[in-house]
Amino acid sequence: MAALDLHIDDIGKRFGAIDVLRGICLRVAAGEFVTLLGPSGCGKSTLLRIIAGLERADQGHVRAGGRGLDAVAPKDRDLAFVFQSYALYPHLSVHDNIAAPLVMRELSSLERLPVIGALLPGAIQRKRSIQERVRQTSGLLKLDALLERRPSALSGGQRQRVALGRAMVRKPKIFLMDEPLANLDAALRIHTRGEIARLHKEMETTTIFVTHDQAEAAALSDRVAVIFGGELRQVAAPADLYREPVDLDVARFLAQPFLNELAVAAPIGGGLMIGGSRIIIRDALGSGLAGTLAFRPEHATLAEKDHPGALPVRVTRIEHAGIDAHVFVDAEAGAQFVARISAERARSLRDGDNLGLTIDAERAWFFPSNGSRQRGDHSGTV
Ligand SMILES: Nc1ncnc2c1ncn2[C@@H]1O[C@H](COP(=O)(O)OP(=O)(O)OP(=O)(O)O)[C@@H](O)[C@H]1O
Repeated sequence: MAALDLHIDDIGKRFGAIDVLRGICLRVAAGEFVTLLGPSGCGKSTLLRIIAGLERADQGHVRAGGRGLDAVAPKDRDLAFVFQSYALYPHLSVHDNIAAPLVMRELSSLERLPVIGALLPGAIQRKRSIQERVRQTSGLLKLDALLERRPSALSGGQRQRVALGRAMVRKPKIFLMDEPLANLDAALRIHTRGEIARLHKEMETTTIFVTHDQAEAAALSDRVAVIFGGELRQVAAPADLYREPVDLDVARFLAQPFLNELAVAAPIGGGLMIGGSRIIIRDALGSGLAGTLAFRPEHATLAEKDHPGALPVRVTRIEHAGIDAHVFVDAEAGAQFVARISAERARSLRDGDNLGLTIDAERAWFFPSNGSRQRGDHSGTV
């Protein structure tokens, strides 16, 4: 299926006095899977609704495959929208729910009638082709065994698959999905996200997916577009976003589930002094600014108390999480950190243990207080 690219140019939107979206520019390649990620209320759904034509932008343009969409009605945009609420027809079977968009588009109101419709020339052929498309779609979504059921007799995951089927059956050029997994329990969410990934691989339809769940975004996307307060802060592949968040908001939002942060004064002589230890973070070199040192729990290590250069800390809590454990520690001057270590290693630790914390300086970031961090090569040790 030919996919379309999507260009979003300088989109702005106000609701009353609130700037909900400001200067959003995003280019999505044909067949790409891009996720809009951000906290509740940041404007993700509004942007998706503008792309769909369900909301009007105050400024900017949307183009798909080179065609300007600003004046095109939603039904003529050749895109399909999947919502968080499945919005299925409760009185129709799974089969008829999936068929509904084709029936509406391809049959006249007379042709839709059960008895007379069957007698009209051309209608039989078109009905057969609709049946075939429903069969293909339900096969792809593994819904064949459920075609006669009503939505009330389906699980949440099955309902969402029917909603996906209804969106897919028209073979849209672009998929828009607004938190389609939000109503599912944790296990089903992971299973259904696998289904979405598989379908995207098979169909290669350009997809814009909205979520506030960063694990979901990372699992599904070619690229993730992070939105905060109506501004697009960063667009990057999941692995790059994890490695190089552009600012503290993005780093915090992507931390799972914790980010270590420490307010620090302006670096002196290429090093940050934390407690009695000097930490050289290349990010901080030459910035001459106060800011925040941030690092992930997996980039902290717990060593012996008198390990050279380590920050003295005391264990306050240990949380086991399967193969790993999060160890919470207090340092001097009220600073608190979390280290992620193997569950095996954590078994030998106890609350109150005195240890030394070391930080992988190559993986730590320094965010100056006045804005985004400056990129540079990380180097140095604690
Ligand atoms: N029709 C509307 N009228 C007034 N304000 C609105 C309208 N639609 C959305 N908003 C406001 O715009 C902001 C962005 O809403 P939007 O639904 O786009 O956020 P979101 O990032 O999708 O949030 P969530 O994850 O909670 O769905 C919110 O402050 C919301 O209250």
